[in-house]
Amino acid sequence: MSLLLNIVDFDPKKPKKLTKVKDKDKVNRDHQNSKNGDEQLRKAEKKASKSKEKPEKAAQNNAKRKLSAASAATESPAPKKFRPEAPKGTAIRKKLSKTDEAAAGPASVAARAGNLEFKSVPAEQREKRQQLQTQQRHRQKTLTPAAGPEEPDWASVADCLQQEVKDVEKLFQEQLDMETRTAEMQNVFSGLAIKDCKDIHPYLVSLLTEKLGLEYFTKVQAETLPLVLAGKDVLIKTQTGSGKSLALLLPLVQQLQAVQPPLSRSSGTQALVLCPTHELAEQSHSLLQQLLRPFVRIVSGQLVGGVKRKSQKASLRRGLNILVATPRRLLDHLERSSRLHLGSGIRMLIIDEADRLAELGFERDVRRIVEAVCACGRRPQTLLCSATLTDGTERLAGLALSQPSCVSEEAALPASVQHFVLAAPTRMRLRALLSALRPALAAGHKAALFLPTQASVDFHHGLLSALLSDSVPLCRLHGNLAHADRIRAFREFASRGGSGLLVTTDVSARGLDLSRLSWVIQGPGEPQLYCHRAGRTARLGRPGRCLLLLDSAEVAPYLRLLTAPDSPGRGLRFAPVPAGRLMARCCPENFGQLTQLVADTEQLRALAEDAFVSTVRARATFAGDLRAALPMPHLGHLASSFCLADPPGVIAANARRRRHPEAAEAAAASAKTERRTSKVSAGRRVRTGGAAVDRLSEFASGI
Ligand SMILES: Nc1ncnc2c1ncn2[C@@H]1O[C@H](COP(=O)(O)OP(=O)(O)OP(=O)(O)O)[C@@H](O)[C@H]1O
Repeated sequence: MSLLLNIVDFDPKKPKKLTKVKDKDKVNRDHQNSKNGDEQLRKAEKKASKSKEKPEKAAQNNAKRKLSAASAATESPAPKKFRPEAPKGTAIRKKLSKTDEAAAGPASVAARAGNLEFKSVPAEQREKRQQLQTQQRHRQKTLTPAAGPEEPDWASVADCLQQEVKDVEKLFQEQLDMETRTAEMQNVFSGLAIKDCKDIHPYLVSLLTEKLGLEYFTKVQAETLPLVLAGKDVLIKTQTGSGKSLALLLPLVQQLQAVQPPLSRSSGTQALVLCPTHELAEQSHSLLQQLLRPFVRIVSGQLVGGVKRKSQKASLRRGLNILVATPRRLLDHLERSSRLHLGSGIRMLIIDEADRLAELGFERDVRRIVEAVCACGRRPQTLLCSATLTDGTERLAGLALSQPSCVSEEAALPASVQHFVLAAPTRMRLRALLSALRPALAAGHKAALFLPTQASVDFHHGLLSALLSDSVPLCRLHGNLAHADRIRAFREFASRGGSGLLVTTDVSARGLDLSRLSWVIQGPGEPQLYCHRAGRTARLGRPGRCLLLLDSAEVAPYLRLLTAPDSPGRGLRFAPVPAGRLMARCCPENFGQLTQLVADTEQLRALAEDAFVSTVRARATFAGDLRAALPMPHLGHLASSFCLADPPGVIAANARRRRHPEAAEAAAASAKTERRTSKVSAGRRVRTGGAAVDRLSEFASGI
């Protein structure tokens, strides 16, 4: 309604106003969407509590309904179904025989129908429509939507979908030849040999070539280095795994080691590196420490959450020349610690994974940090890097960069990632997952499984630990773990050479370099996220594989969205993995056994219930096109995908009881009172009539 009013008031000279209103409406809609998950759960819960309360009553009601239906059938004829009256023209069209139509031609049919203000569809059009319908039916059967005139890119995806993966075993057992994909590697590397680089200190050259074993700069490194050394602000937007971290940190170290008089602890903080997560800060800091090895007087340190402030204050007191920090903890120190002054001499500011910083809501924090850094009137040289260019990235770039040079690449993902789609009904999702994981891990691959929520990670980690053999190391990583556990899991998995599985949320989706990861398994999500997760494999032109788990009904709409011309996944090609064959061969457990396992293990059941509830909530936050492509699945089927046999309402109530035991008790008590009062009111309704009932319900609602 508000939108309607605003459109009526719309002044063409003020187009912005309308957009704003629309945006506001969209925000409201999205807000509403996010509520929907809870609402659906609540409804399911209510339904479950009703059926749980009165199973006998429900049975009685059913019997009554059956009885009354039977008696109605004998007593009176069933009421006729409502059929809208056909317009007069339809009857006339029916009367026209096909031969008449053919003889008279479409024009005469239209003319005759025109008298009745009713237009007939020309025969050619009808034929076309029929053809389209048969095509559509065929497409649905073969999972290969053909190219429509409005979706030209879809054709390439369809081609690829037709080439079914014939040999399932080969798909997983084939060892990825990591070192010999030189063609793809040449796409990533520049022709600039590190040993020939005259722009960096000889110590750095020998460190990179001898200690780290690098030979050539990647393209992004070769392009960024001269720009930074010339003192320019730089915006880097290149595909995942192209060596951005070194492109940012190498020129930083080169600049700082050249400062005269040489820097030492007492010189104070000279550079800031902002990262969105603990793991990224850890990764950047460890690369920085390697680069600083020849320059022992330059000292770096980390300021991230989850670590005691006291120890961080102590190192600040001793003096840190380079700070690698997450925005909130840095601000915390700026506000509370007298030891940290950014205004006095920050020479360089690096903003890593800017899109993720914006997404996590750090935009305001970064703004405050930039203001604090510029407080002395001197802008630091700033480098900003992001794998994708979102609105948030652009805002941050506008805020922090001044006349930046751009180093950018079109594609978000390297061409060396192969994309597969495994379509299975939602309730079989877990079996499909197991049957994909088993052969991959058995063949010695390293895989990462991305899940939408922390609770889902906990559940899958628990279940897979029980089901997969002990020889496969499993790691779990999400934002709700203690800092030390997060870093331990990250280090352990990142440095693993052989087979292993990381079960994680999107906390690991950006920037993390999980060495030699050959499989990424994920469910549907924002197209951008798909690319970030897939980008954890196929680093530096090496081959990698990404498996997308979808419900059969989601395949066509989701792939259409993912590969749309304006999506970061445009042009991606997907090959389907035959789910039935894979499950038959690689998942000996049937659904009943899995459900039994979860039902018998109390801890696992609790994790499954929490995972189900959190997943419903996560799905409810999908907005816009994503929501249209991926409507909420059947809640019962979704519960089955967590091996839960209870109705969704019962699961939701159990999860709520565990989370808020006191609130659940209070709710149960109030429900009891409500039931009692409604019983009373029902009794009184008969005896006392409407007014008394109203008073009673008023009184009841007051309770
Ligand atoms: N010149 C080089 N030669 C060989 N290996 C390199 C070179 N530069 C970086 N690497 C290695 O390439 C891998 C990927 O680098 P990095 O993590 O910096 O990529 P990225 O572009 O930051 O990825 P993302 O987009 O995911 O953040 C790392 O293992 C890194 O050690």
